[in-house]
Amino acid sequence: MTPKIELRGVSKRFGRKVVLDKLNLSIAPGESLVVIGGSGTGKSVMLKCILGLLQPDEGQIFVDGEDVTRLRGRARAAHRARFGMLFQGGALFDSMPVWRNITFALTQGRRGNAKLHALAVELLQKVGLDPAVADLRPSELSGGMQKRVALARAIAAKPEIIFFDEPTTGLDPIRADVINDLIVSLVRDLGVTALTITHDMASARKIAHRVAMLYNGKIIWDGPRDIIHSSGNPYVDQFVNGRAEGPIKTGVLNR
Ligand SMILES: Nc1ncnc2c1ncn2[C@@H]1O[C@H](COP(=O)(O)OP(=O)(O)OP(=O)(O)O)[C@@H](O)[C@H]1O
Repeated sequence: MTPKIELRGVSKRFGRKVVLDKLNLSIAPGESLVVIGGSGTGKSVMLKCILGLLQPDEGQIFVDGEDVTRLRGRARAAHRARFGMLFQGGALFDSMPVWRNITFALTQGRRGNAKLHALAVELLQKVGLDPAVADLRPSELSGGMQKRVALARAIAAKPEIIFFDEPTTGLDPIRADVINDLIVSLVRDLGVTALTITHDMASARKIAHRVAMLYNGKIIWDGPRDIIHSSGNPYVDQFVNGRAEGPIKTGVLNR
């Protein structure tokens, strides 16, 4: 089967710092992959390379078998439109109400404001927020609520692939689980392919089919989520159990 997303030998440096080092990764259609790894190991850089926001120095990236590594202009815009993104921090516009933030990318269509407002309310309910939130400004919301609004925006255009960059960070455990359930249902019911970066192992266990660990610019282990706690890999073991002692040194984490 052609992978939905495939990275072959992708490298990315900033100055002399090698962030991704001939990285290989493949995600099947309809699969939910969680990528784990220490802070600063290049997880966000990897997402940005797939989206075409950063250009790899070496290697190739394929989506549905098509080489998307060096797209330009309209082809690149069309490529990006296939992805929904939930970035860390949310990046909502405070100059507009929540409903407009959620439907911002859809406003090129011919739908009127009433329809867009109704769609925003429906999406807010999916992410566990009250319809009244639609008419507030992002600055009037808590950090966790802002995150859920950003998630509603990420799914508004019904993308085939969604990237979640730390979707549960900053949420209490119950609200985090609302987001976990939503990711599970996007994958199971809508056939979305999901790539999630998280440090939240409870979330990884719930949402992932497969977990991959990024370390020193490479995927050093990947396997089904059920064996993450018995991987036999000392790096994975240290990470998932949150131990200070082990082969991963803090200096390396922050390289
Ligand atoms: N545009 C850039 N210019 C220079 N260096 C960058 C740039 N983007 C990322 N980096 C560096 O690349 C490394 C990896 O960053 P990245 O944001 O991908 O880490 P991460 O694994 O997502 O970390 P975290 O878990 O803390 O979010 C970091 O050392 C960062 O400083």
